[in-house]
Amino acid sequence: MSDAPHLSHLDLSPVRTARGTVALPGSKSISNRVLLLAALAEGTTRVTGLLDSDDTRVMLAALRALGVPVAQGSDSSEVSVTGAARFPGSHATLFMGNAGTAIRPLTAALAMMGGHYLLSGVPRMHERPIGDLVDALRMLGARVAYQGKEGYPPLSIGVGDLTLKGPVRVNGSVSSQFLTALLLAAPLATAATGRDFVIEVDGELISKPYVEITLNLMARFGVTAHRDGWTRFTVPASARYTSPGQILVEGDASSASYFLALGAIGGGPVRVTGVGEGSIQGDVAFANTLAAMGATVHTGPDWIETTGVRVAQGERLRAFDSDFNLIPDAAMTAAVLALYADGPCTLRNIASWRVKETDRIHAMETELRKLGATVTATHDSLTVTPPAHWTPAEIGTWDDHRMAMCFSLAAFGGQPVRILDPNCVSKTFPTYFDVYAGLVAG
Ligand SMILES: O=C(O)C1=C[C@@H](OP(=O)(O)O)[C@@H](O)[C@H](O)C1
Ligand SMILES: C=C(OP(=O)(O)O)C(=O)O
Repeated sequence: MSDAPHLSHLDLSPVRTARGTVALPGSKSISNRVLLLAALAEGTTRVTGLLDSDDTRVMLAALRALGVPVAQGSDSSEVSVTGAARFPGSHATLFMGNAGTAIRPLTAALAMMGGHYLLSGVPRMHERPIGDLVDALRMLGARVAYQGKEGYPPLSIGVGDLTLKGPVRVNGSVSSQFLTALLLAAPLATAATGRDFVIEVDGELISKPYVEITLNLMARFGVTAHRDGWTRFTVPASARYTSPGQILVEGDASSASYFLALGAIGGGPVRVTGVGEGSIQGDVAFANTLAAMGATVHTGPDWIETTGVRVAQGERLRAFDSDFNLIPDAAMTAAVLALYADGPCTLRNIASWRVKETDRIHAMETELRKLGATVTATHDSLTVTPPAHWTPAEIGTWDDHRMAMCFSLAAFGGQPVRILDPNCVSKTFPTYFDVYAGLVAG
């Protein structure tokens, strides 16, 4: 989907230092939530700082196909969305690419509205689970059917009858996006039933900070969900979204992780702008991981900066053994940084990696070994022992933007690194390798 010319591979020469400042692209998680909220809110919302990448393009295209007025601003980071409690279109066939933040919330919103919709994606999307969300929507009275394999997209949606009086239950242990989807769509349920919409979470909820993003943004559009810890959420019967008029999307904290890591291994300083002290994204906590590994981190209102060691001169980061459930995306960056640690590093509680863009535990294990690391994996963890001798490697990216981005950090190992299919970064960060090249030096 990217506009960039297709490259079969990108050769990264060994590099020794990293320094500079990066203006981050907008947060994927915030961009797609804000677009949907704006489309469901009375009034026009001017969105600035929007991410322009595959994941937001599929969301924008879907909203347009549903008849939502979306006007492009002066550049691709700005749009104006005119919302209403229902989408104008009652029939649509929607292609969702591989964007979890698009297909899951839209499925919930469309199922609660009722209409005739078909949602599909790339082949990998048809292997990513959605059954827990569909079960919850069916419990509510929505009509959702599988067009292929039970539990997975593609899905068709019909006109249901939202009659449930009690709470909807949803499993939170596979993806937090199912709970997020129900929360974002909740005012449609309250409008249909005239009752409070209560969601109860089964299982141990993963990736909790993403649900915090959801609640925060709902509140910006005028809807407060009451909560009882992480197990019960109530959206009041009166809930209706209203536009805040204008909303600025923060820089992407997951994308920031690669640059902050560069500062930690290439001397630095490397500064990212667009996220800082007041960020609503959980992945800013990756800075704490870097600090624990020995980097120095400074944070301002709108920036984070790292300075660190020089691994190309033989200096080492401190090894870690940590639970990464709260920051599953930035955790991939930590897995590659483990190559430069002073001992084995273990990432725990990352089972969700297996059902993301690829099976990330398997992909990470396979590619880190090519560089000379010793790697062991379990169903929900990964242990990386740094290479005694680095080997030049051709890194497969498994159609996973984060595999491509985090393996750029391997160019500090003293050997050339070839990144296959580098354009897969277009899912969230089409210009990633240009920005990377502007920071590093041999
Ligand atoms: O809600 C979100 O914006 C996201 C939630 C996380 O997924 P899981 O809840 O499936 O871990 C994360 O990995 C994904 O990139 C974005
Ligand atoms: C898991 C990811 O994406 P998605 O929003 O498609 O789940 C990701 O960006 O790392």
